[in-house]
Amino acid sequence: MLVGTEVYGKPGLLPVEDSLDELAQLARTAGVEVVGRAVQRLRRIHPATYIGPGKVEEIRALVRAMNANMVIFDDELSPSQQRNLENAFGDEVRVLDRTALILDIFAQHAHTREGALQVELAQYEYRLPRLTRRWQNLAQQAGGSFGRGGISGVGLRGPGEKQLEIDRRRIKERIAHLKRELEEVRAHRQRYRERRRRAQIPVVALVGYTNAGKSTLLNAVSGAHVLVADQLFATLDPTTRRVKLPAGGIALFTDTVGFIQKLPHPLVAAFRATLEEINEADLIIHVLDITHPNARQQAQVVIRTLREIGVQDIPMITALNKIDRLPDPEQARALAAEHPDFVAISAAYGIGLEDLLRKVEAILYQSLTSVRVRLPLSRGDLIALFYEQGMVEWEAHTDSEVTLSGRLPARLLAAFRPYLEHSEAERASREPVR
Ligand SMILES: Nc1nc2c(ncn2[C@@H]2O[C@H](COP(=O)(O)OP(=O)(O)OP(=O)(O)O)[C@@H](O)[C@H]2O)c(=O)[nH]1
Ligand SMILES: [Mg+2]
Repeated sequence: MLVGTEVYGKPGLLPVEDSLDELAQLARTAGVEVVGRAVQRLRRIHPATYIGPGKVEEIRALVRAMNANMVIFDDELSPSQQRNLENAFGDEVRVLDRTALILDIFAQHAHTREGALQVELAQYEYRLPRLTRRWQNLAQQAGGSFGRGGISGVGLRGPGEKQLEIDRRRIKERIAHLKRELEEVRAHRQRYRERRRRAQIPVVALVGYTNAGKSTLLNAVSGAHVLVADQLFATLDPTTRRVKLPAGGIALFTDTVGFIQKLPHPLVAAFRATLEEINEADLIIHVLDITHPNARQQAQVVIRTLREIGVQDIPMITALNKIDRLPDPEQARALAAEHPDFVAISAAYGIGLEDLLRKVEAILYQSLTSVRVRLPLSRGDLIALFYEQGMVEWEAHTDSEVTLSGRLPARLLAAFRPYLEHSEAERASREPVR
């Protein structure tokens, strides 16, 4: 049973019905069968139960009638709202929100150690304030997926207050432990990235709304075999593949976790490190499902999320995907022609990919970006590189460092990024050399 709301005067990004469609798709991905939905248009949010008391009654009746054992809210519920609603709906009914649902999907789809650690951390942080006597013991909770298990009828009375305290303490310990482990994993990955940066192969990040076709595109251009599925958040762990560009250049393409509207905060926090890697890309390909009825809003969410994780001054190409589905593909081509950074493609049918890769190559290899970097003298390698492959327009020395101002090919940007003078970061002006 799904519940969506709309507060008068405060419209969400999507109409409530469209947001519920998305929630239904999330539920399906998590393995939950949706038997009904309810919508309430509210003048204000009720502090105790989020929705109004009349609606609580109505949903309680519906849940009974349809024999549902779960009510999923599209909006984030506070721990006490969740508790009050569970009390109102009765013992056999679990109340969840969008956040819990996405957390569950993430838990099912995380395969790398870092991914799994990040999800577990987010899950515990979400649960800590929500521990109540109704909730089962930790072992059962840690199993995560309600999609598979569901609640059991016995033992619902659960542990007493004392047990609750023990559980809380254990969760806190576990959270501290997970944070330490994550730091280790990240330090390791950081070293790996350093190596990659020294190899000077440019990095292209595929970003976009979940289900836009990022993994399909990665597979199409690299021959990789990343899981493609008509599911939300099929990909959680970043995959990187080497791609040959038409004129002989190479680039590393990285597939990343998709974005979604109302992305739960604990998840943004947990995945911040992964997301922030987008910052180190030399180029971003924004994959957009141009056939989705909410394509415009989805693009907005992506742009906004990129801004939130601090992405700026990275060149971006927008790939209008799935044009094979349009009744008139010319429509997409016309749209793409309007803007130099748009390309119309079909990742699934290999349409427009050559065009896309040519654009990628042009930006990475044939255009220069204005930068100003402060390099310690110990980085003689980078100083030499700037002189050899870039154009130095201005320089200044001190005893310990050199400041260089000039233009660099985009594929070298990542190597210099740690030394960029951000305060003066000139807007990435991409002028062709030839
Ligand atoms: N018709 C059509 N379907 C496509 C195209 N590209 C991707 N799809 C389908 O769209 C769905 C999602 O594709 P994915 O590549 O898994 O999307 P994603 O962006 O990686 O999604 P997440 O990893 O879940 O965020 C799959 O069912 C694909 O088969 C396309 O060009 N045309
Ligand atoms: Mg994917």
